[in-house]
Amino acid sequence: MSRSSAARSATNAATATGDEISPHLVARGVGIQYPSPDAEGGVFTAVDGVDLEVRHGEFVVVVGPSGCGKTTFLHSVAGLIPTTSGELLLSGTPIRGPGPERALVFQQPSLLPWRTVRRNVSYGPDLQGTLGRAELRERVDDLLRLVGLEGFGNRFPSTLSGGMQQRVNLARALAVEPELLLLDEPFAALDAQTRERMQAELLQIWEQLGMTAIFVTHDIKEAVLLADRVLVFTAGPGRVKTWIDVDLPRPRKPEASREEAFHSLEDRIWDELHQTPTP
Ligand SMILES: Nc1ncnc2c1ncn2[C@@H]1O[C@H](COP(=O)(O)OP(=O)(O)OP(=O)(O)O)[C@@H](O)[C@H]1O
Repeated sequence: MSRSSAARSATNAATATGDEISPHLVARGVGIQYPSPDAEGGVFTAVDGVDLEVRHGEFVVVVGPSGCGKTTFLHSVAGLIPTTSGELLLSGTPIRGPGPERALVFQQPSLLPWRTVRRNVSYGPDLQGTLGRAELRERVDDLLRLVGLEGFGNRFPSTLSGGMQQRVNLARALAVEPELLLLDEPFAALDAQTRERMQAELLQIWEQLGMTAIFVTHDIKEAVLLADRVLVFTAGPGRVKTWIDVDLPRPRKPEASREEAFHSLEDRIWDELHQTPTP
């Protein structure tokens, strides 16, 4: 059994016996403001009053209108932007900044051009300095195999395609063995075929490693393919509009998108995104 199915089974068993399983991530009344670009001394509210819980090993996809605060919220969970009000708790501990148990994958591969693929992947563990040479080499080899880049370790990023660079980006995020993987439209810049392949690979990796994942996208089909639950944000300032359970069987293959149940979930999300709020 994969780590993620094991985590989900454990959660179900504990729920069945009435045990409390604490959520992995909790947001309570989270508000996030920026200094206003238009008025000196003013503030702009990007996210407002977000309450949510994400379970261990869960795959949550966040969708919402452009500019509603999805990236802002994700970056706060990563510890890159402070919350202005409320609190964010990771396994019960307030998030005060970045930490090795979280990794963020950006839309554009943010690789260091002067480092080889291998040295880009080892960047996080290098900084942490907790692994010996042999152990680090083994971890990087495992990750390159996992993302299908065995044999490319000595290449420089500029010699790789966009899809390959994004795979290195993913491997680099996984190198710190995060418990929570945060992904901000990681496949948006890829062509449709590469994107589909990367979605399938991400699902396999998530099944295999069992971490919690929060993934931001504009693509409804991608949301249904990946998610256990889809979180729909309102137009800005971002608030939780609704949650949609994606109860399609796993492991999911791209062919799942041809099924009727898949289409009806896409329709539900589309409706939520296009509903005009009642005054
Ligand atoms: N550094 C900043 N300073 C001021 N305002 C900002 C800053 N970063 C983002 N914003 C504003 O905060 C709001 C939310 O932005 P954010 O990028 O989080 O939205 P998003 O939902 O991820 O958007 P998209 O889907 O278009 O990527 C936007 O109105 C944006 O203009």
